[in-house]
Amino acid sequence: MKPSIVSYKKLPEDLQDKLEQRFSVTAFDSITNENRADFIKALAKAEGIIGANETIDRKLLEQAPVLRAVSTISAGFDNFDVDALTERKIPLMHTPGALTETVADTIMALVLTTGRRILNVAERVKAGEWKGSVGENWFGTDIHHKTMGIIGMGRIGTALAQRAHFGFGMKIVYNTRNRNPEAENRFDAIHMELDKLLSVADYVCLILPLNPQTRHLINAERFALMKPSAFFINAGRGPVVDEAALIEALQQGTIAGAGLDVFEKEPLPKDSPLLSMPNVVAIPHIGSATFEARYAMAASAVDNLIAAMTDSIEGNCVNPQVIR
Ligand SMILES: NC(=O)C1=CN([C@@H]2O[C@H](COP(=O)(O)OP(=O)(O)OC[C@H]3O[C@@H](n4cnc5c(N)ncnc54)[C@H](OP(=O)(O)O)[C@@H]3O)[C@@H](O)[C@H]2O)C=CC1
Ligand SMILES: O=CC(=O)O
Repeated sequence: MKPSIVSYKKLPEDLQDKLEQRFSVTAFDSITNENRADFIKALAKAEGIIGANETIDRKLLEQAPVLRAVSTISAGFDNFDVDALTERKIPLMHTPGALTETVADTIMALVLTTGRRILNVAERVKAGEWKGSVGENWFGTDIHHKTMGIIGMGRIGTALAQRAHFGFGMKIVYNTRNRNPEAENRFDAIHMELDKLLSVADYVCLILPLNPQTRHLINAERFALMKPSAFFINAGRGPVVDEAALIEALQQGTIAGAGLDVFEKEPLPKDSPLLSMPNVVAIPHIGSATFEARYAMAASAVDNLIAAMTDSIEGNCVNPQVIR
């Protein structure tokens, strides 16, 4: 008999077929209030699960007594109780390699759009405000040869540094807990304490995971360290930033603008002050949202699940200590 698995995000047809050849699959396009009870019921006999965007906590995992593999279609895994999985020796698989370059493109787009005010001036053109040669109130800020501060020089941070350094001649400074010799060799990147980085960078780009150490890492005191001419970009996770402090920093002119792919609450509430600020570019968590990257992520997650279910994991495991 084929092992039972539950998929809780719609997969491309060929990948769904690949799973069905090996497993008995209970598939949900997504989890909604209407089908949540069915999802939980299906967990009772699930040996594997694959999906995205759901909080998989200890309580939910208790509904899955025979679970032995979990595969998320994402790089981030802050929505999982990793300790609860590790205690039960269940590997958690993720898809970092499939989206790195695409997310770096997105961050570079946020840098360009905020610095050059692309969205704001395009909206003004549409509103019929372009009536002659443009004056200073249409001007933006240079990107090339400025200083980019990267908080989180991991896979995505490195791909971003490559674009900024070689494409735009930017000076790269970065913060991580451990130094990154590859970044230092390839991009002449300079490792800095976080507070120092915030005080020197023209574009502060945050691409950190969310965990207890990073939650609200960037707060009012830290925004106060930034230059009033500097821009803040976040594509890591919303709660790494104290969003109320960010809003205040933007309202007070403590910083020049922000480009945001992630928020403390997603979708961003309609009444968020961020939505009415001309110097803010807010996009709907689309870091990896291209046809190519989303397919590659789904394909990687399917392969990851098969590897975990067949005791043949070679990489992409968040808690490798559980591998037999
Ligand atoms: N917006 C989007 O669509 C996407 C967002 N993401 C987010 O981006 C995150 C990063 O992805 P990726 O680059 O692949 O991950 P990596 O694990 O490759 O990189 C994470 C980096 O963060 C650093 N880091 C971790 N904790 C701290 C800390 N407390 N202080 C300073 N630096 C720290 C790590 O270095 P060190 O350990 O030395 O500190 C490492 O350089 C994901 O976890 C996810 O949350 C990912 C994909 C898409
Ligand atoms: O935010 C997206 C991810 O893959 O992580």
